[in-house]
Amino acid sequence: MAAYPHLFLPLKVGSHFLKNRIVMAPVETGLEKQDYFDPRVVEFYEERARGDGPGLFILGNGVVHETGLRNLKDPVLTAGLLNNAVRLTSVIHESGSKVLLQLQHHGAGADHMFAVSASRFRNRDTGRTLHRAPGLLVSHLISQYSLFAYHAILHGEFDGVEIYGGRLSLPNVFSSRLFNRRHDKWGLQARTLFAVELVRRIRSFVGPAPIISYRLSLLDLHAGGSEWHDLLAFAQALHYEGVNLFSFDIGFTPNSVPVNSDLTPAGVWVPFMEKFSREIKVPVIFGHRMPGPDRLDDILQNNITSLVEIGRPLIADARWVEHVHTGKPVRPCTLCPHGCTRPDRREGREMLACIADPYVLRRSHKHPGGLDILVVGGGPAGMAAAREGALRGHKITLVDEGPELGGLYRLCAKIQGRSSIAELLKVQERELVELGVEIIRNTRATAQWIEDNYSGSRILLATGKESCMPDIPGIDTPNVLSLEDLLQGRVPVGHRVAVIGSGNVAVDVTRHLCTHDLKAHDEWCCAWGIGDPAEHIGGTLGVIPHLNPAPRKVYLINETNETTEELFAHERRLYEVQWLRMHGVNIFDEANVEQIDSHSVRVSCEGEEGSTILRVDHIVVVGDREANAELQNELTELGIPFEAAGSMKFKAPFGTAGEAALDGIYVLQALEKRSL
Ligand SMILES: Cc1cc2nc3c(=O)[nH]c(=O)nc-3n(C[C@H](O)[C@H](O)[C@H](O)COP(=O)(O)O)c2cc1C
Ligand code: SF4
Repeated sequence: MAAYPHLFLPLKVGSHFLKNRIVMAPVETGLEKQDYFDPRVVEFYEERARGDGPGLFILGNGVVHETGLRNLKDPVLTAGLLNNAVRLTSVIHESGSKVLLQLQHHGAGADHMFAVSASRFRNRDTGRTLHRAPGLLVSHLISQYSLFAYHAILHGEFDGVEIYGGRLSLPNVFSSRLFNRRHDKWGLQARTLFAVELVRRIRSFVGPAPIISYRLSLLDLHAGGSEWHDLLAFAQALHYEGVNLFSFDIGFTPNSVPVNSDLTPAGVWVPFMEKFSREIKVPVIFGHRMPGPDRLDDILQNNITSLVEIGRPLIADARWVEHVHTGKPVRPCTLCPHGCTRPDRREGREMLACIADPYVLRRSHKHPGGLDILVVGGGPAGMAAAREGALRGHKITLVDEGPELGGLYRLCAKIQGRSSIAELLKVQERELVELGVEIIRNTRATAQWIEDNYSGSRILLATGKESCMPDIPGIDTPNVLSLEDLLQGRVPVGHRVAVIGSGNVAVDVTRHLCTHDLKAHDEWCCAWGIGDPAEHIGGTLGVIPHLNPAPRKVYLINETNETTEELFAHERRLYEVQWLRMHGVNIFDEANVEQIDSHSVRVSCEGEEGSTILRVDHIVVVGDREANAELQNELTELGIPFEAAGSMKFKAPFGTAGEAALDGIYVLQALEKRSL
């Protein structure tokens, strides 16, 4: 019997047959800014659609009006733009899949001077005060939605549209009692009128056949958010007006609860969604941090949902559906906080980039190949350069001093919640072998070794960075550990630990040191104050009951002049800091470490008198790193030309693995050009 039979059953939605139960979630690529249907976007979807692809695609972020742009540099849909959509919709249709265009108005999430909301209010995340949308504009916006739905279906050949109604979007704020304080017809007496009218108008424009999906805010995750009965009545009204598919978003803002992060157990939202689908007899799409294919198949078999939506896993592995269907290993998404979900890239300033597939959206140009290239260092940059070189037909040798590839990135797999990194490296290493890359392990390349064995080869160095200790009195004390010491488990770490460092890596390490099993669903929901799905759906935040104590007492000493909260507010990952506090971590911000002794650290903080002595068993320093430049210097001395790639070139102590990998690819291409 085929693997996962329920995932691959067809389904009828409205008048359309979907070939399987898998939906590719809307993911804006960042290229929309230049051309919504850029050839690279077409290629991105073609790669995912061909053969065994998802039965349904939803294309993200089709903004219907200037007031609804997230920022003013992004494009607004136009009729002309939608005529060009046929390039994209036809490649999806050729593979037998269907495609919807998501119609968006970012509403109170928009960050520019023309942004509007249901009522005037200040968005604390963006600091922006939103104008109240005048009645005439509200009617105009409804016309714009309907017009673009019509164009998308008639000229762009989409099979339907999805109205985005999540996370502070205009339909979301209009339907919310927190944000809609209007006294006109769109106001308090009929908060849902905006969305209902929108659906009614679109259905009347496009006729009965196309799919109209509505992305509901299932849980607002905010005190005063929609209650369960509000949501049901709203969904029923939308269905009555012509919605024939529902999908979900969760939370007003990504700041307070880790909706999709690795802190969120896979499948945690399913019980909330199940409660919804038991009441509403319309096909529903469940997404967000979904579990693996085994559980997905069970969820479908038990009629908990009609369709499952996959986002990041389909970015990480374009052939995710085929690999699941044929039982081949999937290239996993590692849920990295610094990849595709980075706020700067989500705001359209950068193209989609992914550590699992660093070259996503940047497809290789054809190249005759033929070079002999030695890549030194098997971290993300070296592996990506080797893969790219082999794909372009070069003979690649990759040498690494360790028994396994991955460098510091492999060590990160030991951090709580990051174990999928090891899985990813395994898949990537197998890909290198399949591409014919010769891998030499346990060999520290010296300039002499290179001259003796690879004198005719082009050399690409990706030797990364290593820890270096800051200049603090007592730093030589034996109980001071580097990141490598900690993650390689060189020393059993005691019960009281101070972490010196700031930013993501320091927070990750701190979290790792107070690892706590958050897998149990109830405990998780309780921890974040979300409430019991059986009771109600509107969550109340801020009530955070005491959790089991963390296995050790951890102090985080942040030596920068920004507080940890400020650093993470920019990242929109305040929940990470909240998580640390929930686990009893004491954070010292704007701190200065004055002295380290064998069992204590003396810390003083900006603006505070005196210093604090922390009794600790170990001190972990994650602050400074410097390029591993020994080989670089030797090669320079011998006059052997080379190109350096990856984190060894980065100014910041830590780059992201994705940035390093991308740099590896760019340097490989530069080296190739110079060799022509
Ligand atoms: C790069 C990126 C872009 C996204 N763009 C959109 C979008 O335009 N519209 C939308 O409704 N959701 C968007 N999302 C959210 C996804 O549709 C999906 O809900 C989320 O990634 C969680 O699903 P996953 O755990 O399967 O990735 C985006 C997510 C990512 C990672
Ligand atoms: S960038 Fe990271 S989170 Fe995004 S798809 Fe790739 S591996 Fe997953």
